[in-house]
Amino acid sequence: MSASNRVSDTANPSVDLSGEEGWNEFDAPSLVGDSLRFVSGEPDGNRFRTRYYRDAEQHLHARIWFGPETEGPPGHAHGGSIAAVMDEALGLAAWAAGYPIVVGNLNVSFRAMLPIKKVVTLESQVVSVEGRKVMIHGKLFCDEETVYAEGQCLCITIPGR
Ligand SMILES: CCCCCCCC(=O)SCCNC(=O)CCNC(=O)[C@H](O)C(C)(C)COP(=O)(O)OP(=O)(O)OC[C@H]1O[C@@H](n2cnc3c(N)ncnc32)[C@H](O)[C@@H]1OP(=O)(O)O
Repeated sequence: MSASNRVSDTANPSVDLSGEEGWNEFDAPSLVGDSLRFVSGEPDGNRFRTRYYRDAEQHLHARIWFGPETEGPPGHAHGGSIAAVMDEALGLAAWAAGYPIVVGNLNVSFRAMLPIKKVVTLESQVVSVEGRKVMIHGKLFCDEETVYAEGQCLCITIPGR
């Protein structure tokens, strides 16, 4: 990477993470504590910037900016960065639905290359609950035609929580 690229990468752009009408901002740290630092820990940084919301049906959504430090293929997000977002957001969706969990299994399908320095939307849904197993599905997209990734996340409730 050239020095001039590095300068532009570390500039601190303002990013619009505002939600849609009818979404209410969701205060993740007040539910799960301040440990969500890997993805959400640097709200003004150059890796991820995230803001969580819930809709009227209490489904968890997020606006997520994939910054220059998430780069994998040139100009596009690293698959691991997308998986990290899925892990945090889909796990958080289970917590937000009232299930104290850890993620036991996560499948991510990468459907289209995700350009960096772009705000995308994540939506999630609790699709089933069987005993301790809570299945959450989610997708990352920017519009109906452009889905970047889909995730299926098996969460396991933590006994005694
Ligand atoms: C903080 C809020 C946001 C959270 C976002 C971040 C989410 C995370 O990244 S969590 C960190 C990553 N995950 C981990 O580190 C988890 C590591 N794994 C573990 O701790 C354990 O394996 C754990 C807790 C998942 C399951 O262990 P244990 O409590 O002994 O349960 P166990 O009896 O084996 O399984 C319970 C049930 O889940 C099923 N199960 C457990 N793991 C899996 C798996 N990987 N795949 C499929 N099924 C599984 C079992 O088959 C069993 O099913 P059934 O009840 O039908 O027999």
